[in-house]
Amino acid sequence: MDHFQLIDGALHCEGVPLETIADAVGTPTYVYSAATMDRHAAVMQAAVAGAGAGEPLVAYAVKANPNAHVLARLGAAGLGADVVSIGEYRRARAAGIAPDRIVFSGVGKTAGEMAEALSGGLFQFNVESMEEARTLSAVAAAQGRVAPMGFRINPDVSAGTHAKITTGTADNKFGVPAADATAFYAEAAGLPGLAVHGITVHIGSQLTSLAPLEAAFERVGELIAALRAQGNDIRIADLGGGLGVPHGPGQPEPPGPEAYGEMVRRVTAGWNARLLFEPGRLIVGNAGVLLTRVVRVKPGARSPWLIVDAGMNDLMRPALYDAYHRIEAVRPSGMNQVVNVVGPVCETGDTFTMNREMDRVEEGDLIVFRTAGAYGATLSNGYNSRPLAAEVLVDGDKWALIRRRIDPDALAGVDEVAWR
Ligand SMILES: Cc1ncc(COP(=O)(O)O)c(C=O)c1O
Ligand SMILES: N[C@@H](CCCC[NH3+])C(=O)O
Repeated sequence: MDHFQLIDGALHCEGVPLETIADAVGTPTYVYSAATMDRHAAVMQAAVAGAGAGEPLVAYAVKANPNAHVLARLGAAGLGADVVSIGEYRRARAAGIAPDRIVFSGVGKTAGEMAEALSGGLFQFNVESMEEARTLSAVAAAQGRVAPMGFRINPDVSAGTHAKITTGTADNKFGVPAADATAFYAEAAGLPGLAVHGITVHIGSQLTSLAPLEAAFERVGELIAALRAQGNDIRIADLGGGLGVPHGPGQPEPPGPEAYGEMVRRVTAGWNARLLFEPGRLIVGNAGVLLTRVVRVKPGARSPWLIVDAGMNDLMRPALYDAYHRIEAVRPSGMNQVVNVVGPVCETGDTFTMNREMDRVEEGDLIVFRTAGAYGATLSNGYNSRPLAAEVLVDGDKWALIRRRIDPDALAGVDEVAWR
């Protein structure tokens, strides 16, 4: 079910014409469909329901889209939160997500971040090195608390995705090598202030095949057996996120959440562990578009340049990962054209696509980049002293501004410089 549809010749998000939003708040603006988010949250929870021991916890990866109102919506839809900084932890709490539904991941948690999350409460820390476990032990002991934790295992499995979003090979910074796991668990079990009951894995993002995930989960299953055999009481397996989303015709079609859930059930059948999941993109990717206006059309050597008012600072994915985003006119003319779509930023990399056949549009027309709800606004920045794009949430035939356009002056520096 696509909640971005043409109605009477104009692209709508649910019941709201995108033209209405552009007229009211300007462009570029991220527009999210609440119905799509609700649906994806429900589909993911249903896909893994009943798997493992006890109810699975689907902890939404906040980094994908940390807007406060998006988080509140997803929390209300039953999701917990996977956070990677104290900023994300605070936002998840402020959005009403209960502490026992929050996992804290990330390769560089500071002692200060650990201390605040531990005293505020959380489900567990996903610890990425023995050094981090020692610091967590010291933080917990100083508070007289016990920190629940699991190690993130690096299974050395290639995820078959873009190198810059691959996280589970020996050459990546993430997790502890599987070969070190038994020694690290044995040491951690002996440290004060740690309750070591978890194990976790996350091998990358936008995966379009289940095979690498299955290989990683098999590795986790083997380790659970080995760790229990040496006396570690493993009760929780966090299988991370990473399932890819469809980007449209001609792009790799990832398996759906149902197929993922079936694979998980099969692989984890004998584990007797509570399962956690950390989907990000799956929940919000196709719930959002970036709405932008054509500033100018300029002749080019092979194809004309369609210069739009969104730049790489607003949507970095094409520049960072050569990512493909479907581009559609908000009011399609019925004719096509081959164009290069670029932003106004002074970087050659500020190129969304080259020589793409798409709806024919002209100066002043609105277009959207699809599948921009994940890793869109959250990765944006103020390069070229550009504002941060506004964000709008649509719910049925109503819409609301959920983040104001942020003025470049807000990022400019202090008003009065005080030399010391
Ligand atoms: C530890 C961890 N969990 C979950 C995610 C979410 O990934 P995705 O948005 O691909 O589901 C990420 C990002 O890749 C991550 O690093
Ligand atoms: N930012 C990446 C995904 C990173 C996943 C982070 N763990 C993307 O847009 O594809």
